[in-house]
This record gives sequence, structure tokens and C-alpha cells, in this order.
Amino acid sequence: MGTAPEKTILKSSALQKYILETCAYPREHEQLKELREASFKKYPFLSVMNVPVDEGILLSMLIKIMNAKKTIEIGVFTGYSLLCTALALPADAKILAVDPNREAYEVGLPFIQKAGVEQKINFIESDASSFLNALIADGKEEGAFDFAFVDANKEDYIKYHELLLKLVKIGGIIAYDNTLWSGSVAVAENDEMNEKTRKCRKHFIELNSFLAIDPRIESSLISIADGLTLCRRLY
Ligand SMILES: C[S@@+](CC[C@H](N)C(=O)[O-])C[C@H]1O[C@@H](n2cnc3c(N)ncnc32)[C@H](O)[C@@H]1O
Repeated sequence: MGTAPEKTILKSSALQKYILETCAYPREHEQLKELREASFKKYPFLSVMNVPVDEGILLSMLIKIMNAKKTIEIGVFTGYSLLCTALALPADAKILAVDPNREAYEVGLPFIQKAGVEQKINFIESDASSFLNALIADGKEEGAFDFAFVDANKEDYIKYHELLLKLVKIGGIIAYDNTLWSGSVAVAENDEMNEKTRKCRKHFIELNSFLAIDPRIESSLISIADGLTLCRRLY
């Protein structure tokens, strides 16, 4: 019987180091690097919450390829993925960034300002469910978003999926982070793992099965970082 794996999908730390050092760190924007270092200083144990550098580069490329102009981010923390998005978007683009934790956002804000992209961001200090429901009730933003990135409380991803399918346009992308949850989605139920892993793993197993057969989207689960699922709205 095995044990739940480390919080990384690549099982070779040498290969992970190689990818980061060869292909990711050299392309990381100076303010992203500074934001990442400030997050680690302020939250030594939580800074693992920031999306990894190689995933940030992938998100940035995707946003550029899509020519996205309007995006929504659920789960900001200190803003690493938010700054990746803001740097990738054109000058007239807008991002709604939702998180109940303003304090963490303010740790990253000076780097967002230094990068000159603060005007693209509308930070909403709120729980995502109530904010998304209000946005839908308002009726003005249905199908208005090109891209959504979800990296918040794992138990609500399926709920966010229903709401975001109303807000993202047909052809738009919803991206869910951490969908492989350290690889724990594939270990046996009776394997040794801590309670948090057991709980989150269950949410992701349900989400992954649900997304795999949801006819309203096409989807791809990418084994980068901790797992990233891209869903393209079909109708
Ligand atoms: C993994 S972190 C996000 C990391 C971020 N994407 C980055 O790259 O740094 C998760 C964030 O989700 C936020 N969060 C937790 N519950 C939430 C909720 N109900 N609605 C919105 N955000 C929530 C937390 O406050 C935390 O900042």
C-alpha cells in the first residue's frame, strides 16, 4: 500500500528543477519574481498557494492566444496568477478579481502597481458565491467574460462551474487549478493521507468526473504544476 504523494505532479524533483530553471525563471517578469519573494517572506508556509512559475507562463500564453479582453479570477491570495493575467492582457482589458482576503492582496499590490497594470484590475473583497450570484442577478454580464481562473475554496468548484458557465461567453475558457491535488486523486481510498488531502481529493475526484462528461464544455486536464483543467464553453 502506498502513501499520498508530495504536492507535485512531477515525481522527479530534478526534472521539476530543470523545467523551472531552464524554461520558467528566465522568462518570469521582474515584478512577478518580486511578488513571489514578498509572498514567501510574509507567508512562509502559505506561499505555496501562489501558482507555480511554469503554470503562470502557460496561463499568460493562453490568454494571449485567446486574445482575451475581459477575465474573472476567483481566489487571488497575493496575486501571482492575477499579475500573470494582468501582464498578458492588453491595456484596455479588465479583470474582476474576487477574494475575501484583502490583506493578502495588498501584499502583492505594490508589485502590481510597479508593473503598471493596476488599472486593469477591479479587486472585489467578497466570497465568490455571493458575488457571482449577484453578478448573474444583475443580468448585465451574462456571457461577457473571455476567461475565468478558479483557484479558491475547493469544495465550491462545482458550484462555481454552474455560475461561470453563465458568465463566460460561448468559446470562452474556464480554468480550474489544483485538479490533480498532488496526485492524490489517483491513490486508493484506504491509503495513508492527512485529513485535508482526503477532503480536497474527494472534491477533485467529483469535479474531474463531472467535467469529463459535462456536454456543455470540452475539457482537458493538463498535468502541469498541481493539475490544471481547461474547459471551453460549447453552448
Ligand atoms: C490558492 S490561493 C489563490 C492563489 C492565487 N491564485 C495565486 O496565484 O497566488 C486561494 C485563495 O482563495 C481564497 N478563497 C477562499 N475561499 C474563498 C471564497 N469563498 N471565495 C473567493 N475566494 C476564496 C483565499 O482567501 C485564498 O486567497
